[in-house]
Amino acid sequence: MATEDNEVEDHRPLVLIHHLPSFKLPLQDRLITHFRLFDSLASPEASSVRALICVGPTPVTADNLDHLPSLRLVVGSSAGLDHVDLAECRRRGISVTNSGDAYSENVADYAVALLLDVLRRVSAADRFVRSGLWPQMGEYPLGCKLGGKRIGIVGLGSIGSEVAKRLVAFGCTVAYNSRNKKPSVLYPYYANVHDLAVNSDVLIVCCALTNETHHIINKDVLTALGREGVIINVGRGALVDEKELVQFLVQGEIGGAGLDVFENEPNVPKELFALDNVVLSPHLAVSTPESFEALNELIIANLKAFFSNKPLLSPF
Ligand SMILES: O=CC(=O)O
Repeated sequence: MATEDNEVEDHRPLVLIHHLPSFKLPLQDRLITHFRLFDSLASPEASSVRALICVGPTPVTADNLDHLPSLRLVVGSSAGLDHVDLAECRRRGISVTNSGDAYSENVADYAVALLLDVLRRVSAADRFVRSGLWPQMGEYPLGCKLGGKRIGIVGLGSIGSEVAKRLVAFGCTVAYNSRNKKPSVLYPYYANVHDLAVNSDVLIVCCALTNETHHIINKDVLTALGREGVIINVGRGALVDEKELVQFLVQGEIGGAGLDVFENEPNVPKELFALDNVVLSPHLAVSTPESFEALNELIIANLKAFFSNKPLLSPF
């Protein structure tokens, strides 16, 4: 349709890209074909926009929502949405989506990579060779085999299920804890993480961070896991009581840890830097070009579904 002055009308729906300055949406340019984007809560468009993309860990607060009276959809670009005030969204009738399965295989691969690295000391061995110590010191301390380990998965959602599939293929046994026992899942279920830890060599933490799961890995759980036990965290830093974990690692009361997430990112407790049984990673588990492609397609599909009154693809 042409307007009075003969300009072509723009029918692309308006979408707010809500992001902290340090977080950009991967492949954002591809959205422009489908949507009119703007990125400030202070823009005149804010009062009429109906959908928002929340980039990475950018907070969505009640205060933000006050600027957006027409908002009906928050499209999260992450798996965890602990930075979104979900109760407030629910109260205002705003639907929320997350990254669905877009990241799951990548995060599961990374959890296995961290575990193999902790057990077989790959990063530490690399440092040993690079620092020229091999000719002087000869043998390097042995690591442990992955096959045969008893793996406890904390949170058997789509990421946890992919982790389980991979580790079964490595010859491990798998048990899990989650809010509820999953009727279709055959792995043994433990209703609390302490009992899971007693019966595991390794805990892999991949559940959502909520009020209930904050510090779900605490002193008691670490004690139950024991001196040879390993913690892998690809969920959120605050799922683990980091101060306790550092104490356990420094005092040798736990076998090792592979950590992609921390309580106060990007700050990592300095005590961990000297420990060769700890593998540290800067919150990277989700990030590959392939996962960003999948995320981009999912974001577009969720927005298109919303604007044509169809069911959302990854409701949270
Ligand atoms: O940590 C990343 C995510 O939740 O997607």
